[in-house]
Amino acid sequence: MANATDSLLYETKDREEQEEDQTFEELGLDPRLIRALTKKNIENPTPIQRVAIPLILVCSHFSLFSEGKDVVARAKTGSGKTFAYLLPLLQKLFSNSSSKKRLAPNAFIFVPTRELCQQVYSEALSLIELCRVQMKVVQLTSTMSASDLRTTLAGPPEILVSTPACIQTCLSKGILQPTSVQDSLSILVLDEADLLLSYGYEDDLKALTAHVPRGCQCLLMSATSSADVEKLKNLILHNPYILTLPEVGDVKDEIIPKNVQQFWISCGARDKLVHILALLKLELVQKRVLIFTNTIDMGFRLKLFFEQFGIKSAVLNAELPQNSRLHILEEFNAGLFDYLIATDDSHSKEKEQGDGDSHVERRKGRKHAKKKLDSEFGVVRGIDFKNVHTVINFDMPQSAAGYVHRIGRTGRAYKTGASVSLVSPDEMEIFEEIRSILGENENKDSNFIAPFPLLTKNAVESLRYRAEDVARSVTKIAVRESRAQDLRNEILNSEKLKAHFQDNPKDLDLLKHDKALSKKAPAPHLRDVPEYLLDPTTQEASKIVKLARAAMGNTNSARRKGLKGKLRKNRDPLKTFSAEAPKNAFKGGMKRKGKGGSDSYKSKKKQSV
Ligand SMILES: Nc1ncnc2c1ncn2[C@@H]1O[C@H](COP(=O)(O)OP(=O)(O)OP(=O)(O)O)[C@@H](O)[C@H]1O
Repeated sequence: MANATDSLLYETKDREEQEEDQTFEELGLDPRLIRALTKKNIENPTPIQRVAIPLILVCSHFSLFSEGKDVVARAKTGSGKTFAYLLPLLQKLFSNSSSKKRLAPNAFIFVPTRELCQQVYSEALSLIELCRVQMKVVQLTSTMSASDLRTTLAGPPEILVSTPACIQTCLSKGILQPTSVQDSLSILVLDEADLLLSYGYEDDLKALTAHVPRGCQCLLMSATSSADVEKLKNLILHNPYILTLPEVGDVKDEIIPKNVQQFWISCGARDKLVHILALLKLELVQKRVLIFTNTIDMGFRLKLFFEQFGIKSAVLNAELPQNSRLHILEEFNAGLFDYLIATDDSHSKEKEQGDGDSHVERRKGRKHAKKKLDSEFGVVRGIDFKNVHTVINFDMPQSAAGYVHRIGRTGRAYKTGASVSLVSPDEMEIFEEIRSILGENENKDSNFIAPFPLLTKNAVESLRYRAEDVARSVTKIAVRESRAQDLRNEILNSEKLKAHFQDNPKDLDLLKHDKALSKKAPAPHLRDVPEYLLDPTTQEASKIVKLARAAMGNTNSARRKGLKGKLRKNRDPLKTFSAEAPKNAFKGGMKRKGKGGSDSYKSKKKQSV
């Protein structure tokens, strides 16, 4: 059990503006890291970074055996938690002057999935390269053989990014000696901590705990404050500082950034195809678009359906080989295609393995699973999809947490974003549950998910005939065949990718993931929507969305150039078109409310009992 023994309240209200302009220099960051950030066009720290970086740096100076070095940081999705721990971690290692020969890494960063492993590894590697320091970061994956693991850990590297299971393998196979870990480890990060236990790493983490030296600084980063986070905190951390950023309540505990506008459309399950077609084809949502489905088959059905209308998209799911998945993410992030259809990790497993077990059970039972879906795959949680403006829930997620994590893929780093959920009568119950759980949050606004204002009934009806005709041609057999074909393509791609990436790690153009899968070539007349099918209201709405896209920029540089939220709000059709849009949509972001309010920065030092 933990009791609060100390509390630091950060003066906020009158310092809001000033703090938004705070620089990394003022946080005491090493000039090499600041230069590296500048090269990445990152100039001002986000709120979690403003608080966490100096705290982690100060705490790391506490004497070897004293408690109070550890930090728990909770902040909403997309708020910059990775740099919040990576920057002080690197700074700490830069100044590590010990000449003692090491036999294990100085820092472990644990993440729940391989995608996250790759993401964090790339961020760390790029910072190290830009800083031009002699430092090695490596990542481990569960597919590595013992000899690969041994080679990767030779040196040893300073930083290791991995899932907890891989470290446990290294310890149990004698690739890493527990005594070496005890001698070398000075910083341990548990990233996406809320997921580490649900992905089944409890035993691995428990086994590791015994080898974490007392002098090691442990950092726990999370978007939530669930029971799992509490358990993990008690398992590994000692008397940590708890940083809770504004807007992270104890909801139900996951909060959507306020710079994301949320909408919904009520429609029958069979009408979802015509609705999504209207949204994309009539350009009523801004690109780039991430579309979520609950099953892999539905993902392929959508892709085949889109193809007939000349809409290129790629699918991302747990069935694809790891190299392909990483490459699809990279291509999407590089802007090579605009529509990505993702099938959630949990749903693909639940529905397609035919049980509702936890990740833990699935991980244990994975050898017996008929379909080998990758248990370390996580398409939603923590993945940094770049510049996604719109998230569409083609199928509704099964929980409020799932909803928050999906929506959190837009509005990252305080950019603007929007979400549109297509809700069928069968999904009304979960939709209402999501609304009531999240609506209880601080704004108490039950209409914070507003009806989508830009799609008229006429617009939907004008496309109905074509949509239904094409939908009929996307049969179950067609879906099954294209799924098998895509898998074959991707396995081939994957082999090519492996070899190719060894020689050209930065080359993104080798393979395309948005290739057509249908056997039937799209009919030319379906590519464009003829004028006579468009009603004037829809044309007007589509024009405004295009204008807004051009005007908003939706970039941080626009922010820095003084395009404040208020100004952008006036230009955003989704905010001017509808009287039902959320009131606070642009107030959030980097701002904080006054001291003493629920939004105050609180840093509470907690004591483990
Ligand atoms: N100070 C900053 N200024 C501008 N962009 C930033 C800054 N810090 C981080 N970013 C960018 O913000 C995006 C989100 O960061 P990050 O992935 O660390 O968020 P997160 O809080 O870990 O989200 P999640 O909880 O979903 O994992 C990344 O693209 C990152 O490069």
